[in-house]
Amino acid sequence: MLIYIAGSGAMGCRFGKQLHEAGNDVILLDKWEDHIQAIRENGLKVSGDEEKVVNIPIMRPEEAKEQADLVILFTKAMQLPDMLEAIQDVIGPDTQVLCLLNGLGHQEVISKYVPEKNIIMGVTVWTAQLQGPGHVYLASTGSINIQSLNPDGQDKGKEIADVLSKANLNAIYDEDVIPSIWRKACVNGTMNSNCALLDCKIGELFASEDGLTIVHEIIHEFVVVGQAEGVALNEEEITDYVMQTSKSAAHHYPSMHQDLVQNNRYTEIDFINGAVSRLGRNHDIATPYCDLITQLIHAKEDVLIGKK
Ligand SMILES: NC(=O)C1=CN([C@@H]2O[C@H](COP(=O)(O)OP(=O)(O)OC[C@H]3O[C@@H](n4cnc5c(N)ncnc54)[C@H](OP(=O)(O)O)[C@@H]3O)[C@@H](O)[C@H]2O)C=CC1
Ligand SMILES: CC(C)(CO)C(=O)C(=O)O
Repeated sequence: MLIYIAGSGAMGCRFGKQLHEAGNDVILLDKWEDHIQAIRENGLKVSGDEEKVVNIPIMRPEEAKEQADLVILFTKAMQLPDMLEAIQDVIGPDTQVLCLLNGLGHQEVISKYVPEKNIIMGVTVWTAQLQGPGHVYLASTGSINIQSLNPDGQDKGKEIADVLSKANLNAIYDEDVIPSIWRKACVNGTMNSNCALLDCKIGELFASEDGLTIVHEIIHEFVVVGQAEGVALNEEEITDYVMQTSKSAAHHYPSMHQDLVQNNRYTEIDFINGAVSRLGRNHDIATPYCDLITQLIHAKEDVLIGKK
């Protein structure tokens, strides 16, 4: 199967490596010149659970020309439209396009470039971290839930789940993936933004009484807005999931902390808390916590990165 990984940062490298090792023709796509050069010259360096070098092709998105069987989207959310624009040549009438980005609202963006029957939405709890250009750190295990957006795509969606599982990525075909996407967005909406603002680890946020109050208010806003969008969300179940995740990830700085505080990079806030604020406005639902947190993250982007 010819698979392009559209956005080959940390997660793209993980998925690309595992699918390549399972015997697929995998091509990584990315715009970061130093990363492309490092992988071309030295291969993809992997550390963590295993130490190895994997020789895997990589190119700039606009250099990809052959129509793919599968494209896996793994950009940061704000890079998604540019990536989809750049890879139009590889998206043929039967190319399946799988989105595993964190956050909300990506299906509307993808629908502008891909027929709905070929769009597969998903969510993953695999993790990965770039150590530098051409070097990815991969540890522990994970899983993926995916579902075709349109019932006509269901057989293809199940085939793709099978391809991912053969690469040990533990994919299941989920008959209702949208609540799982919201649940993960809620984990990110409580932990990522607050830890980036407070410059703390997840365990430190949850050990603070006021921190915990903010977490519960955010969960409530996600649930009420999600329900207004027609997504079946249960506040108690989501709260349990967030609390459990906060325990298993207590010693971690979330990825938004790594992006903004550690590396001074723009964040996905508009697709997490910012998305809930936007959708809340459409339904006349007040979302004061998500509104303020989104503004504070943008202000911190201004302070640390400079005026956009
Ligand atoms: N990392 C994780 O553990 C998880 C991430 N996700 C989600 O997956 C998606 C992709 O995330 P992830 O793989 O972590 O993203 P990364 O930050 O590792 O990479 C995303 C893109 O950013 C650019 N980039 C990254 N680092 C640099 C750098 N130092 N200098 C210049 N450019 C750089 C590259 O794109 P370009 O050069 O084109 O700008 C790259 O394709 C996101 O939606 C994320 O929320 C989901 C689950 C877990
Ligand atoms: C660690 C975790 C689960 C918490 O937000 C995460 O998803 C991230 O860092 O992006």
